[in-house]
Amino acid sequence: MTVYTASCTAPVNIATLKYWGKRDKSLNLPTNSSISVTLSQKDLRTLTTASTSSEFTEDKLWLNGKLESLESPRTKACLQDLRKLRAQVESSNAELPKLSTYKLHIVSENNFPTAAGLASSAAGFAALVSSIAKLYKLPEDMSELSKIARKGSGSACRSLFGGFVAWEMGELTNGEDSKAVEVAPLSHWPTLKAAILVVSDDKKDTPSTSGMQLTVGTSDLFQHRIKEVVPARFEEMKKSIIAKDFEKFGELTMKDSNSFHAVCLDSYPPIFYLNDTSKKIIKLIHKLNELEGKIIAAYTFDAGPNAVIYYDEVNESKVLGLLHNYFSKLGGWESKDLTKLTKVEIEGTDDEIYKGVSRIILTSIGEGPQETNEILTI
Ligand SMILES: Nc1ncnc2c1ncn2[C@@H]1O[C@H](COP(=O)(O)OP(=O)(O)OP(=O)(O)O)[C@@H](O)[C@H]1O
Ligand SMILES: C[C@@](O)(CCOP(=O)(O)OP(=O)(O)O)CC(=O)O
Repeated sequence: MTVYTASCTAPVNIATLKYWGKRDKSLNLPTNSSISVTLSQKDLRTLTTASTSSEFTEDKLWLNGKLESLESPRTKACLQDLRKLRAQVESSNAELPKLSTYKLHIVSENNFPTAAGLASSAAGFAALVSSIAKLYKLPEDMSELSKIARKGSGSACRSLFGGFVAWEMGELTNGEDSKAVEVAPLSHWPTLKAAILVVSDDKKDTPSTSGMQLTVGTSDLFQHRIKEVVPARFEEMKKSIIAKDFEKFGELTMKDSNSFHAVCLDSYPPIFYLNDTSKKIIKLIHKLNELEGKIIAAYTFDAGPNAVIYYDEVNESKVLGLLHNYFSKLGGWESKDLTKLTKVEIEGTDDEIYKGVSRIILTSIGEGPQETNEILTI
């Protein structure tokens, strides 16, 4: 039997201007535009192999070795759109095999915890769409493919690009203008780094989708956020990225994380994603910036207590010097030359803060999806 196969890896992205709120739940159309940084696939990535054959009898997905249901309307929507694009390619060349009519087998592995607020759905759907697009030999228009990934999970659309990415919310009801675009490639600011403090890798408390629906339906503050705060911040943040102005970029990033968690708290009943350890980390970063007299590190938190701290390589000795001082007992420091760090002490910090964190992932800005010869089999 002939089996056609393609594999791709895709990255995680962590928003610096948060997507929170949907105007259309089934198409994942957001109430505001957002911006993110794509992280390096050396540390966090999804690898997906897509295969198809006229003899496969069912669409199937194996995630981390386990057969998963493909019944979710989100995954179905992605497969349907990809098949439609393949059918267009086939209609212009009668010699091509009719892959659009065959069933698919998809095997995928995340090298980090699934559904723990580490954006597994983003890397997961970006890898699913990229690998099937390769298999189907679709035109490489990443913004076009981002609209398909968006239907899988909103934030996934941003994982189709490397570097700095914007998701333009769009206006149309069919979502055709709600897509990801590149703000700047990795090469524009390759010295941007990220330290992830994994506060918890449990499955999260309130899933993003239901959390968003609750916020949209009950928070008054949310209206102010989407009408006034985010539109202005979207333009300012893009400018700060183009100018490689870390101080501005960092300030906007921290403010937007706080604004997102504020609308969560303003939901009724309230949603709490930050825990005491998250709050201690927030204070630590503000105190570091105060000590330095300028912003050299910026925190951001998604729908969970894990902290992502962005900084520029020029300040690595101080930022990691601070983190190593308080979190040296955790795994994750192996890649760093510790003699290059400057010990930074913040008065009044709980010496046992490390007990609330399970590990640290030291990573950096990275590339978008990549085709690979690595093949996953079941
Ligand atoms: N490699 C993958 N391939 C296909 N689907 C995946 C993959 N990885 C994760 N998913 C889907 O994403 C779901 C997890 O998404 P969820 O939004 O709950 O968590 P998260 O992405 O880690 O958190 P967040 O997006 O809020 O940061 C999984 O249950 C699965 O359906
Ligand atoms: C807080 C966030 O991480 C929310 C991400 O939400 P998802 O993209 O996971 O939600 P769905 O569209 O329902 O799948 C902010 C962000 O990534 O912009």
